[in-house]
Amino acid sequence: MDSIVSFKGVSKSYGKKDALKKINLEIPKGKIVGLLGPNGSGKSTMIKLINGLLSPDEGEISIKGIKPSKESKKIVSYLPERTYLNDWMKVTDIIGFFKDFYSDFDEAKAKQMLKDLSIDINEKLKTMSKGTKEKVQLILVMSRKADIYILDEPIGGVDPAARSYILKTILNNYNEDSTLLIATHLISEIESICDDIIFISNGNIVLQGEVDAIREEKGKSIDALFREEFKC
Ligand SMILES: Nc1ncnc2c1ncn2[C@@H]1O[C@H](COP(=O)(O)OP(=O)(O)OP(=O)(O)O)[C@@H](O)[C@H]1O
Repeated sequence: MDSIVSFKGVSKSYGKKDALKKINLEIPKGKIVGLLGPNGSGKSTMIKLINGLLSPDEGEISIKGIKPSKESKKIVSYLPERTYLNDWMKVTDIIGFFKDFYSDFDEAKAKQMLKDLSIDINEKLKTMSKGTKEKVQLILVMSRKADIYILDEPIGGVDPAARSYILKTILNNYNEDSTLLIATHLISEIESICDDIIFISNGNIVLQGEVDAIREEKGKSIDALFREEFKC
């Protein structure tokens, strides 16, 4: 397997809380990968480590052979769980910001997608609904030509109709050579678009593999398997 992200013996704690416990993981290149786990299982911690927002206590992480750094940010397009954009900014200001910041940003593509969704680029984020703000951010993130897109809960705050549009947007803008890592607990919604899944529980990887192979082996959907694995 050709991998794009590699975790070797990675641990991360917050004080006494062990969020990740000696994780070994290879994320395959050119695939849509679901990072699935219940609340507090360690998904965001993994993603922040890949993005260099946190450092591991032990172990090593590499992205296309390089450590998380300024250099790796050039090849990773990241949608964080919470917005980092200033509310007073208009969409057009944010487009300018992305253009200055990322040489791989495709302005025309972003504007077209915004138009398709009837989002006015002269509107300030402040006056938009939560779901519209999420759509704007996702469009910006998907308008970069990155090696890997990392989306932390991209459909958490939007209604089911918007969710299917968002998933369609993701699929339409995803190029076959790049990798997409989507962290979510809304499994039934994303199961159909994933090639591979990673189940994380309590800081450990408990299952990883191809969706079709897992479905066949276990005789059930990923959603059913998740519900069984993580029964409260
Ligand atoms: N800044 C922090 N300080 C202390 N504990 C933290 C901090 N961030 C995360 N944790 C703890 O680490 C564990 C993993 O959290 P993480 O946010 O990675 O989980 P998650 O799978 O992304 O959860 P969710 O689906 O709820 O976003 C949890 O027990 C959480 O309470």
